[in-house]
Amino acid sequence: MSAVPVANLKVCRLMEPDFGYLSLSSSFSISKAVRFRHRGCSWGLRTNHDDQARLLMPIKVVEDKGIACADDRKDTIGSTNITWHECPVDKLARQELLQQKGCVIWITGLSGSGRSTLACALSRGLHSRGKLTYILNGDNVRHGLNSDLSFTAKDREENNRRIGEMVKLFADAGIICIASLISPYRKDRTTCRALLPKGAFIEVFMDVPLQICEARDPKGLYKLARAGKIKGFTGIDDPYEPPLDCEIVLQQKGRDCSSPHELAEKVILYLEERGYLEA
Ligand SMILES: Nc1ncnc2c1ncn2[C@@H]1O[C@H](COP(=O)(O)OS(=O)(=O)O)[C@@H](OP(=O)(O)O)[C@H]1O
Ligand SMILES: Nc1ncnc2c1ncn2[C@@H]1O[C@H](COP(=O)(O)OP(=O)(O)O)[C@@H](O)[C@H]1O
Repeated sequence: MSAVPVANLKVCRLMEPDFGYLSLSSSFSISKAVRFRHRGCSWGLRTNHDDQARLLMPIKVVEDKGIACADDRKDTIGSTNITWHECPVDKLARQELLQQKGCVIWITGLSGSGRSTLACALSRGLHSRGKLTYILNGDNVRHGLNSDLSFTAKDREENNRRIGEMVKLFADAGIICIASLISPYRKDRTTCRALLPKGAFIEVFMDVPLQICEARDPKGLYKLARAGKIKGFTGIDDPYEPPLDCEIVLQQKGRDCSSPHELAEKVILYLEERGYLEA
């Protein structure tokens, strides 16, 4: 049985929380597909988390003979004949140098829920403990790399995907990367989570009611959205899907309104308890 060369395959990552499956010509052996590696990742049937067999990574492999494949840029790997390069100075070496473990703190929540403020307080708190952090703020990244993206569901997905790839690199660098973006769709957050090693994606939900966010309205965007001057504003006429099972929930309801410093300390305690603040 002859195997199809990797260069002749298209690999698509499916967005549905579906079981992975392979669509191959009859001459292709599945064992070859499961061993297939690309860009340092195993592509093929594998578990979503390294040591858990509960969910198969949603993937599809098809022979590249014009067979229909998800047609937009996010799903298709365009590069072929490329090789992944390793370096002996690896993640462990970098973590040893920094005396911390690379990870991602992914802060999700409505506009005005305090994501950016928390990100900043966290960065300050960790910095003062000698820990290296870097903030990726959705608003900021949209000024540069993601300036071509709008706020349609598809563009938000692409915005999240690109930031997911970036945080993965930062975590691999050994940095505690703080991502602060609305990231309104569960499936997009799940996709980013799947890029990181188990435990290294720490989802923090800013559980703040819309009324509080709207009353804060520091940029006047809710007012514009209510007036119909911004269309598709999250929480007004666009959806926000709260996490169902995230690592940390920070509630600000009624009297339960902690300061940004107090909220940041909760997250830092979480990192401390799980060994992220040591190599
Ligand atoms: N339609 C619409 N909906 C939501 N937000 C909007 C919109 N238009 C502009 N903005 C501004 O964009 C900031 C959110 O960008 P994100 O990259 O975090 O959003 S997303 O994750 O792609 O949904 C958001 O920043 P924050 O207010 O800090 O949340 C807004 O300033
Ligand atoms: N823990 C908090 N308690 C009270 N006000 C807060 C808190 N965190 C943030 N704020 C205020 O809420 C507003 C929105 O915060 P911001 O961090 O810009 O939200 P987001 O990044 O989610 O849009 C700001 O005016 C900020 O000062």
